[in-house]
Formats: sequence, structure tokens, C-alpha cells
Amino acid sequence: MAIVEQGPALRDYENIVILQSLLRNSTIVDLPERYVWTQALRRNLAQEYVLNEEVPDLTLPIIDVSCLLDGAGDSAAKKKVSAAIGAACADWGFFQIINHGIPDELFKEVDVQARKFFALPVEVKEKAKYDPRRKDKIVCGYNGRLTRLSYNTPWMEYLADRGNVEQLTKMIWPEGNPALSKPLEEMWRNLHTLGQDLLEVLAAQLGLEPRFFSRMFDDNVFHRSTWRYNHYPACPRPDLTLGTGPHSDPNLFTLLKQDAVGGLQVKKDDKWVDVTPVPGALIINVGDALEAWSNGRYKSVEHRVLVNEKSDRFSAVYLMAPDAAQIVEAPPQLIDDEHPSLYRPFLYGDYMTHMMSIRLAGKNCLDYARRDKAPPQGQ
Ligand SMILES: O=C(O)CCC(=O)C(=O)O
Ligand SMILES: [Fe+2]
Repeated sequence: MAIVEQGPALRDYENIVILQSLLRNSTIVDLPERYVWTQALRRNLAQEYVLNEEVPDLTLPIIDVSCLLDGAGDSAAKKKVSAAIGAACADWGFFQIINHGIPDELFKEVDVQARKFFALPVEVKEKAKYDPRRKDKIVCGYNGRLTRLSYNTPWMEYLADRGNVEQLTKMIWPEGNPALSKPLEEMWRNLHTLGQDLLEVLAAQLGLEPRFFSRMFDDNVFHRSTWRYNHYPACPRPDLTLGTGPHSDPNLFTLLKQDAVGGLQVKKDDKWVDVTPVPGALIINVGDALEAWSNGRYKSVEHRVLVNEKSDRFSAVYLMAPDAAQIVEAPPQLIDDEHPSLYRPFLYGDYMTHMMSIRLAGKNCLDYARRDKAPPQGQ
């Protein structure tokens, strides 16, 4: 049974200095202690790739997916693009796609509305506030007081929910706010459909039935996908903090739209690489559940977000996740002498509960299921 978070953790949440109240005080030069990340996790240029003659073009694969969306597309081209997507998930765990069919105007409209939302006073935004006592532990609502998940407090605030945006906006505006909810809703719906299409490519590239993953996201199926809109305010001391600490996404598969500011970095061979903003592109990444399901063929990769002194940064994230009752288990086709089973089967809901009980640091969450690690207590 899920444990309701009470006592010190909740008091901590209520007392946390909220980012927005800090930002109102434009003279701050030092960050409150909890936003100051431990030295080992802070930005350290020695751990980042510098593109030079030695490393001329270490960038995430950028894949034009237009031929996959075009029903009548040329089959040789489709094969090539599908193989590139499979290879990117195996090699990088991350890639960018262009010509994905979601109009840029939609993202622009959402951006305008989201900026208006985050500029509201905290008291207004918190009418839709995240409730850490939720039994299902699903992270929904506005959160400007992040206390959980990473070792220190990330320099960010977000608005998140599953599905119904209108219901969420009605917590703030009883009459609703269609200028905000309509484009947001449309964006998530578009990302959902695109995500299902890409999951079909990923399953086929593993030699599985194409609908192996995507069927879990059909209209009539309950799933735990959530959307999140992140706001990383400009920060007076970007050297001391992080917008999002190093983590891998616990879910199956993530679609991400970043703005032109930059700051997302991905770990490649133990060093951080910038994910350079590409106009109109979406970033796609493998989550822990997909790594386990694919018996490690696809990799969920560590990433983090840096903040900067000059500009606020916004990103939209759609985290595709199956139902809590779904068993995550590599199918027999992916296990043989050359590819021994790497992960114990687990219930996705149990994985979520585990994730909420630890501090995320790099890929530590997936240790939960690794056969080469001791099973967590109670398993
Ligand atoms: O804002 C970003 O670019 C990435 C955010 C992220 O990694 C996440 O929300 O899981
Ligand atoms: Fe992430």
C-alpha cells in the first residue's frame, strides 16, 4: 500500500522558500542553501565535451521523420529512417526529430500562454497546487516548491497533469481558461499520437510486433502518461544550482519541446553534451521502463538542465507511461545466450513507488530491477 507522505516531509514542503518569492527580490546574489547543489553534482567544465578538432561534431542525431508520417511514403526511405531511430535509441537513448507534423504555431501559442501562467502570483498558481499527500503519488498540478526526487532543490517550477487540462485550469479560474487549456490540450494530444507512432517504429526495430508498446496508449486503455510544462527562471548564480539534476526518466518514453535558450545536457560516455536547440525540433528519449522492456537494447540515458543568468527557459515534456498494473518484462524474443536477461520483471506501479521513495541521482532508480544488484527489500 502506498504510504501517505506526512510529518516532516510535508512540513518541509509547506515551509520551503518558493522560487518566485526569491525572484521578486531582485537584489539576491546568494542562493538559499537548499538551492545550492553539492559540489559533486554542480556544473564542472572538466566533465563536459568541448567541441574542437578532437570532437568536431558530437551532437544528438537529428532525424527527419516526414516519410514515416506520410502514408504513401517511399518504403526504402521509411526503412532507413526507422533504422536510424532504432540506432539512436541504442546508441544515445536520445535524438531530435524534425518535420514531425506538429505545427510550430501550436508550440508558439502554448509558449505565450504558459509565460502568462508562470507570471501569475504564486497565490494564484497554488490554487492548482501539487498535493504531496496524494496516495497515488502522481505528480499533478502547479509545483513551485520542489523538495523531492533530486538531492537538492532544482531551480524550476512546473505545471503538470494527466489528460484533462480544462479541469486543472478550473481550479484557478472556475469559469475555465480556454486560452490556456485549449492549446495545451491540443499539444499533448498531438504529442501522444506522435509518441504512439514512434513506439511502433521502436517495437518493429526490436523485431517485436509493432503494436507491442503503442497498444498500451490506446484511447480505451488506462495509462499513467503525464504532461509537464517546466519553467526555469533566469538565475543569479547558475554556477551553484541546476534546473534539473542528473536523472534518467523512469517512464517508457519521453517527448520534449525545448525553447531556443538551451541548457539541456545528455551524458555520453561519461561526459555531458549540450542538446543544441534546433528550430521546430522535438527531443525524444528512452525511459527506464523501455530500457528494461527492451532488455537493455535501448538505453535510458542520464540528462540534466543547466540554468543561466540571462534568460528564463521553458520546456514541455510528455512522459508516456503505462498503467501501474502493467508488468515490465522483456519478451522472450529479446533474451538469448548472447543477450541474457538483465532486469527482473516488475510492476510499473511498484517502480513508481520506489522512484518516489529515493533521491534520483543519475540512473540509480533502475538499480531496483537490475539482476546484477540485490533486490530491494520486500521483493
Ligand atoms: O527541461 C528539459 O529540457 C528536460 C526536463 C527533464 O528532463 C524532465 O522533465 O524529465
Ligand atoms: Fe528528464
